[in-house]
Amino acid sequence: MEDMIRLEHISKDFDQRAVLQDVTLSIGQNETIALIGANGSGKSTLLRIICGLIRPSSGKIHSTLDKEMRISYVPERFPKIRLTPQEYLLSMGRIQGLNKDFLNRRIKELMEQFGLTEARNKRMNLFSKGMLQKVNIMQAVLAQPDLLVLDEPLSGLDAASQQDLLRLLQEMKRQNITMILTCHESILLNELADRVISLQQGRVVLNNIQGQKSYVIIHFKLPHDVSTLSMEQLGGAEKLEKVDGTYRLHVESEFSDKALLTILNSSGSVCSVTPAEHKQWIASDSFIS
Ligand SMILES: Nc1ncnc2c1ncn2[C@@H]1O[C@H](COP(=O)(O)OP(=O)(O)OP(=O)(O)O)[C@@H](O)[C@H]1O
Repeated sequence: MEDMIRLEHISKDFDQRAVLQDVTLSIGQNETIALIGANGSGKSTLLRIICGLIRPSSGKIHSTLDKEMRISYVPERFPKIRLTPQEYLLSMGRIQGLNKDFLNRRIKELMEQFGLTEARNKRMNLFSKGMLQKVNIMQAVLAQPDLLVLDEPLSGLDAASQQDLLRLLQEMKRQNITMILTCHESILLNELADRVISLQQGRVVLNNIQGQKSYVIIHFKLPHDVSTLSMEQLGGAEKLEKVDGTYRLHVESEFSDKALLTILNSSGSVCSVTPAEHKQWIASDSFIS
């Protein structure tokens, strides 16, 4: 897969506090990347740097496209404005310099695809969170972006709306839109992402291609006993050891994102994620349960 954009040694300080540290990664053409990490680990900051909304303190971003890259951003929050989606999308399209005839056709097509045709002339201050999130994504794909950047696209939505949005994002993936998104939901990791990148205190601790057979050791700390974690949530874990009050979880890479989410959602902190040879532990002992 060819790289579309490459970030090299990106760091960002806010008020002399390092929020991102030496982040190097690339995004391939047509790839979908999920960025995970605890609250405050720097995910949104990284997305905003990729979109050009803020500048890194150091490091470089290279585009490999031979034209100017069209990057669209879907922010986490979408305000409840009094416009109808039709009015809003028309004005967003005009701001983007899109032709009126193209825009009318495209809005009609998107309304059908997103199931909002009946609501197109209703005021958005009466919309549910799921409906608002659909309009939020529609504004970003009015003109086909090269890269779609989404900050927590399923956050605050009920299970049915999450499934609905997942289906739409899968449809965009089928249309070969390259995506990078932040998330706390395992359905996006399991059913959308090609690759999971995990940030811990502003550093990349895991850069993992989904479905590739390899193994990692996650070294982590918990503020409470590990028995409070459900082993089902740590699915794919092969061995868990306790070493000097910290834990080492041996897990197949395919399941490591789920294990990392479980640890982070349990207020744990990840010290390191290192690649491992399966043979390194398969013959040996303990599993704490
Ligand atoms: N403009 C800013 N000025 C100062 N500090 C900032 C600014 N933007 C972000 N930060 C700080 O940078 C850190 C990382 O924030 P960021 O929003 O990138 O984290 P995050 O991983 O997206 O968190 P969450 O999952 O809660 O959205 C936080 O401590 C935040 O307070």
